[in-house]
Amino acid sequence: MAPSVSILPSSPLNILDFVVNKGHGVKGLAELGLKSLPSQYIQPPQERFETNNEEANQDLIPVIDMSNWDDPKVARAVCEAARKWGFFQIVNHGVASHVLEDVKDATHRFYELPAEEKHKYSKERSVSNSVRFGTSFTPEAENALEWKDYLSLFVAANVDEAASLWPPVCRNEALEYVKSSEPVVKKLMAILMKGLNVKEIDENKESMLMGSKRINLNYYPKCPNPELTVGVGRHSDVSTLTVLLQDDIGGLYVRNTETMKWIHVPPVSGSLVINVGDALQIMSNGKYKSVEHRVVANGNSNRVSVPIFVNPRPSDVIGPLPEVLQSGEKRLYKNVVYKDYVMHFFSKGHDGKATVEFAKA
Ligand SMILES: COc1cc(/C=C/C(=O)SCCNC(=O)CCNC(=O)[C@H](O)C(C)(C)COP(=O)(O)OP(=O)(O)OC[C@H]2O[C@@H](n3cnc4c(N)ncnc43)[C@H](O)[C@@H]2OP(=O)(O)O)ccc1O
Ligand SMILES: O=C(O)CCC(=O)C(=O)O
Ligand SMILES: [Fe+2]
Repeated sequence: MAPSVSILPSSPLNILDFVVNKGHGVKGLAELGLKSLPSQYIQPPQERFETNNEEANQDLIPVIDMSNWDDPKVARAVCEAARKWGFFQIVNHGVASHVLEDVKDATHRFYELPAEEKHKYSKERSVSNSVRFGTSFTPEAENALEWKDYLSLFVAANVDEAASLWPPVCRNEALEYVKSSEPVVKKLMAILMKGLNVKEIDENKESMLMGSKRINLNYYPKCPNPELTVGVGRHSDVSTLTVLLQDDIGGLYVRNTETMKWIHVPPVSGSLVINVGDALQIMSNGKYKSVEHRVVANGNSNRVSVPIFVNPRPSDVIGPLPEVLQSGEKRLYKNVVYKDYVMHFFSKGHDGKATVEFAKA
């Protein structure tokens, strides 16, 4: 339900209060029918999107057909993409298309709830840290806000138990998507580990590679001045792997680390976008790349995306794997407690690839 125009916030303080503290989110702000972007969302020029910074060749991010997981060519393509681009899309991956459609629909349903319903899941009101509705990235620490709302759901070891606290309007669909993507995550990890000469994923490695997960339901409302702001600023994920479902609107861009230009990741029907996160870059001693990416704001359409962040457990100590270092190569990263790494990530605004400096040897 759109709020009445009489509560249109006028001062900078009221905008923050309306969006963050009152839980309307940026979706509530967009629905006020603003003609121009509030100043809090204006990004510095260097963070805005410029088309002359976009790679002309748009076919660069590989799309890999996973029909035959055991094909050595498939394994090679996955490992090569993880080393070179840090990003690839997969098709024929085995997650049913209705599961993907259902979770996108459920995301829209959650955001259509009245603000007071969504606000129940805000940091201040949520009954659990496992469920958090928020806006932007970390509004307390950011110089400029990002044009995005999110619902973040922590997936503990017992998936069904964790989900009991999730909003009923999207619970089953989010759960189904997490469960259905699990075989994909396990098979991708096995391929990537083989590519590092890791023969067996024992209990300790399994915990470090995929011991916890977080699913985010992202909503990017239509924006009055998309050229002045961002949907998500430049960052790399802190996960080991991220499995991202995007709708058909587009707007995700990945850094080409050779040219430093931005490459669009075009929506491909039924596909999942896979990207390497910092935790896997650290464990692989830099062999697999966690690459900077960002999302543009859109002046014409609302957009949703649903990333599953596959993570170590918060208490795990992560560092380069012994198998990677056994040839005597130089260690690029020290061991860090994953929780400390995540807390560092969330203690500041998005700042490109700077987070990984925290773990530099
Ligand atoms: C929002 O835009 C985003 C989000 C992302 C997200 C990427 C990921 O989620 S990658 C995976 C991160 N790893 C985990 O979430 C592991 C599981 N986490 C935990 O178990 C805990 O959060 C913890 C790391 C162990 C810390 O627990 P605790 O000590 O109880 O503290 P918290 O209150 O949970 O959090 C501390 C601090 O971090 C911020 N924060 C934590 N989780 C989130 C989240 N999911 N979304 C946003 N912010 C989060 C939060 O600001 C907390 O600070 P406060 O000052 O608010 O207390 C990628 C890109 C995006 O644009
Ligand atoms: O919405 C997207 O396409 C990507 C979002 C993202 O990068 C993130 O949530 O970490
Ligand atoms: Fe990301």
